Amino acid sequence: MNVSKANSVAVRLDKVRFTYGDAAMRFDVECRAGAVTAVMGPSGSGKSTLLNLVAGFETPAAGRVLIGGEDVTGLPPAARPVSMVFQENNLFAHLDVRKNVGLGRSPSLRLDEADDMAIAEALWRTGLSGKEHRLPRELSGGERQRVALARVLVRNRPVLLLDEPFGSLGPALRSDMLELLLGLQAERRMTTLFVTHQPEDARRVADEVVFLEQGVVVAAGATDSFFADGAPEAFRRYIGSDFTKFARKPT
Ligand SMILES: Nc1ncnc2c1ncn2[C@@H]1O[C@H](COP(=O)(O)OP(=O)(O)OP(=O)(O)O)[C@@H](O)[C@H]1O
Repeated sequence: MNVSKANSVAVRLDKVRFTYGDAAMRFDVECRAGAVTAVMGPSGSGKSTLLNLVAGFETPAAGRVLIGGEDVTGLPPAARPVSMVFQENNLFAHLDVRKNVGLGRSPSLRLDEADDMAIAEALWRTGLSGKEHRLPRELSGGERQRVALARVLVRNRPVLLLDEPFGSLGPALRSDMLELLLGLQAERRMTTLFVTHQPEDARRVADEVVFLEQGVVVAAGATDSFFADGAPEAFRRYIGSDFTKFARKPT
């Protein structure tokens, strides 16, 4: 499944149940096709688990995961139309930038001319031209995340899962990465689930917010409604006294 604006797909967790020891989770939520959904909530509320269920790294005890209306619950991660970027360790340490990106085209790294063109374009798009032959250890943290995003671009899957991808970057770099993400998103319209602890990041890039508490979606809706009067109470509590700082100013 390739991505174009025309074929964005919704992601649905349909009465999904999942348990880790004492942590029982129950997800029943839909993320809109082509939108960025910020997945937020306190530590341990189940944000990474929700993404792992969509990616196929975890399997529900009950319920279904649907992507574009197709039931993918029984499919392994590689067969799902999904790319995922983690906070770190997205790259293979012994492969250079070109090969790390090339894995998005061919897991065996048999790369033809068309693959090389796609890789060069993705590296240009992510500001990495000229760094093709560097190893991950020869890059900054921000550059490593750019390589991971370049791989997302060449994979060209309709769903993008971002698990705090910029969480270890400083504020200026994080801001640059969000800008890059917005640019890529304007082009590709991937259905993006973006785990973040930063309300300002959610405000900036997300169309919608899904808010979790103790393994359950307790609020979901348009981002604007989360930063306005009448915002969901659980979300206000989570943000605490800083809420007014983030809240929408009257126009
Ligand atoms: N591999 C695991 N084995 C057992 N329990 C786990 C495992 N991974 C997560 N858990 C538990 O499942 C619950 C949800 O964890 P999860 O990592 O999804 O939360 P999170 O919202 O992403 O947290 P954080 O913001 O701290 O990353 C927590 O209670 C956690 O302790």
